[in-house]
Amino acid sequence: MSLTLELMNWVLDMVLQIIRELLGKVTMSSEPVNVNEFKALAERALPKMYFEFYAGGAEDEHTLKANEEAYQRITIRPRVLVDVSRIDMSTRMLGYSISSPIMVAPSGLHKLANPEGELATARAAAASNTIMILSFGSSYSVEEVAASCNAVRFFQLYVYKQRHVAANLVERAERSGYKAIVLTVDCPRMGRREADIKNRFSSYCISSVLSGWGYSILFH
Ligand SMILES: Cc1cc2nc3c(=O)[nH]c(=O)nc-3n(C[C@H](O)[C@H](O)[C@H](O)COP(=O)(O)O)c2cc1C
Repeated sequence: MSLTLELMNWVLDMVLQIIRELLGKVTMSSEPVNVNEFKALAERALPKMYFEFYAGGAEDEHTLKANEEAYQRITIRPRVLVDVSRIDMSTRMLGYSISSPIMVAPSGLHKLANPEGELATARAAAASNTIMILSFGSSYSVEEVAASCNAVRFFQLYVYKQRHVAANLVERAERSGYKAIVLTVDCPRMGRREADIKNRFSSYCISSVLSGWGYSILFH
């Protein structure tokens, strides 16, 4: 039983470290202890439009709810009376060693939550000895994130009709030392995200709110 608890605590610590980097200096009345408490803090700290971009899903959010419910169905089988003096969850991903089978999934626009955006996320990934998958919709360019830390980085790509856009990004990622391309194939068009529609959230709106940084991978 203690092995299971040790592992769960270790995983929780890692996830919390990444979220802390993302949220930056949010004033906390008490230290949050789980992901849901970070989410509640984010809701207080962020403009409604930004929070709903991060927390919301498409249409009636059936898939979003199903994702969360899927995690409830996963249990960890305890192995009792085994040696827990050395716990090793490390594994390999495409030949790269990582501390556990947990990586940073691609997600866009981290700078809405914190000025350091993906630079901070990449540093957190490096500190956790895991892989950062930089989103096509990153608020920092592939080069800026590459320069910010030495985490192993993959680059996520949507393949646009204008193939030269994709080709150019792949070349830039390769030049900047990204080790793999993570191809998103389930997004033939953007989801119909009702909260974003109501909030009039769009890249035009975002770049006018945060003028100077741009949706840099797309427009640099
Ligand atoms: C705010 C947000 C932004 C995302 N942006 C991207 C993206 O730019 N590219 C991508 O391939 N997936 C993106 N995703 C999808 C995630 O990588 C992931 O596949 C999805 O959230 C499902 O995993 P989960 O159930 O652990 O959240 C995004 C998800 C969220 C919540």
